[in-house]
Amino acid sequence: MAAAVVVANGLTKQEKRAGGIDGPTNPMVTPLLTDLYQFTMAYAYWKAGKHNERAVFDLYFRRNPFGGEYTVFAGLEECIRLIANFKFTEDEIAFIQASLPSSCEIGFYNYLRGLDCSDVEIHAISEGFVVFPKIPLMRVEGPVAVVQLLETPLVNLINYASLVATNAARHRFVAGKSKLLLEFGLRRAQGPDGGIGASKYCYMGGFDATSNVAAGKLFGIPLRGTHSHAFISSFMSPDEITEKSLKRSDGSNVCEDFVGSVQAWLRKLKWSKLLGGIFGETNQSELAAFASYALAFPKNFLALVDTYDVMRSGIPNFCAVALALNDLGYKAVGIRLDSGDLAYQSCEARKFFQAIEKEFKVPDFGKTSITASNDLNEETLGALNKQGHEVDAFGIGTHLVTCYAQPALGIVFKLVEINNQPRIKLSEDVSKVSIPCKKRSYRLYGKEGYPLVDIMTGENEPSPKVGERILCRHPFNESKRAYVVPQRVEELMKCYWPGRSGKDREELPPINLIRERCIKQLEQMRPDHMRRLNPTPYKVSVSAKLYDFIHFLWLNEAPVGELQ
Ligand SMILES: Nc1ncnc2c1ncn2[C@@H]1O[C@H](COP(=O)(O)OP(=O)(O)OP(=O)(O)O)[C@@H](O)[C@H]1O
Ligand SMILES: O=P(O)(O)OC[C@H]1O[C@H](OP(=O)(O)OP(=O)(O)O)[C@H](O)[C@@H]1O
Ligand SMILES: O=C(O)c1cccnc1
Ligand SMILES: [Mg+2]
Repeated sequence: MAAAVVVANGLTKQEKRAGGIDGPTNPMVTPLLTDLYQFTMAYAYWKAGKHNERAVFDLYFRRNPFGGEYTVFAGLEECIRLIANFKFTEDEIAFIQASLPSSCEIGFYNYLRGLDCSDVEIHAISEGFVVFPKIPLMRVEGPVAVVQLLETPLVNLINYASLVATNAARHRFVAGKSKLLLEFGLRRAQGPDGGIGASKYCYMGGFDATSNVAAGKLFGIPLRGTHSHAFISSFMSPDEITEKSLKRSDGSNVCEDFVGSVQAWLRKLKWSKLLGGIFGETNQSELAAFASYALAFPKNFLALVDTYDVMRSGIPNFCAVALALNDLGYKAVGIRLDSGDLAYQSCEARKFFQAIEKEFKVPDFGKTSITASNDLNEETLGALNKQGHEVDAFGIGTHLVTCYAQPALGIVFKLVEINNQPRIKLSEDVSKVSIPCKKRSYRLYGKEGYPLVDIMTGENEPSPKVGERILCRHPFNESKRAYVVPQRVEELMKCYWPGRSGKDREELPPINLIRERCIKQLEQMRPDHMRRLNPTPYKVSVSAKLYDFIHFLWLNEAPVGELQ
């Protein structure tokens, strides 16, 4: 391999071009991660001498996912990482050459060899923002052939990221602010990238932690986890625990037979006035597993209690171990329920913990944490809320990460201008007509502090002003319009990749800041847009001038039919 060419400041040419931005997290994200037709079009543009014509594309979606009325925008940083490091290797060029017809001229491959995104300009809404249909999430401007090559990877990087971040935000909305939400989806995700992406973007959308260790390392997401049924059923009896001693939490002395102490507590529980009668003989292999786990993690003892029987075995066994730990100055974390009626069992478990707090005077034992998992989704979380439950934390996998309720967001990338000429794409289906022109978009806030409407204007129109009445029009429906006097005006798109424009580049914030931004954004929405059942659509509009222009262009481009 050729040595990297070092230029000023000790940076390689590639690093300088990338502006210090690392490459995509997934090494599979290369300039080849695109559809073949992007290369055939790039060749045809080049052959026609059109490849450097300046094009503007908008990236947007047409409908909010999951029957909702909002979407969380995610995936921007990975797009910028791709753009910043976009460069073909010789190997990649050779593969493209082998894949295109042999009649394609060699000059095209020399053109690809020199290609990067230094002449591409990207404006985008900030990652973590709440966004709505039709409003451009990204505006990509540059030589038409290059921007065309970017279509597929950009859409790919935004589609699932925004979908799963929205799914996470929706689960958070139902679960409520106070619950701990853990993403447990790696084993069920659509392959390794699905798993890594799910962990990253569920955290962004408001989850608290993930079980995915690789995602923890890559993005600094908090890691959490319990143990599985295999650990419980791997034990046969307490006799197999040979190392039974446990130091007190303050290190002052050692309990030589922790397992004996657990068994003594279990007898006390069985004969206690409050708890007597709830259970008889508990499962001893489960007790062995719990005691063993506590010996390994005395400060983080959490037990999966549903392997044999939650109320007759798991909970009493857990409590015996937790009380033995308590004697040594440790506080058990809690339990996990992974089957059965989670509402009922969590309430029963809570009663049991509270009875112990009362009977044995163990402060806060009643508050022992209860985690629930097992095929949870928005519906089951909603049902649990309705019934009343005592769950403190939810572990959610399959439905969350696979986006079971809706598998794709339907992001599109449409040409809106070329060589300063606005372009429109017509469709029989009005919702598929594209909104032409290089545009700006703004969020207008009302008196109560809620966003009222998003409005798109032409690039050179004056921006809406606080306190000044502006007409907001539905882009396609003539009769739908409203005057708005905004109390705050927020321009939505910022420059994230300036190309040669000389503009300042917006910083890419760390994931925890994007997560905070996202939570804040979701909280500032009017509640009727957020509710699960029949939410109110958020208004998306265009200025009067843009409305007139869209319809002028529409009429110009639409052929007049002939009736015979
Ligand atoms: N109180 C509840 N109200 C509504 N849904 C619940 C409630 N408790 C649990 N669920 C959901 O009911 C479903 C129960 O699934 P299922 O019957 O397959 O599990 P299970 O038999 O309890 O456990 P296992 O995974 O061991 O088979 C899960 O999706 C779970 O999230
Ligand atoms: O149910 P999910 O939302 O996907 O959450 C993750 C699941 O993965 C684990 O077990 P696994 O499903 O592998 O086995 P189990 O069903 O027998 O518990 C865990 O116990 C959860 O049930
Ligand atoms: O840590 C857990 O409890 C866990 C992790 C992944 C899947 N299910 C559960
Ligand atoms: Mg399961």
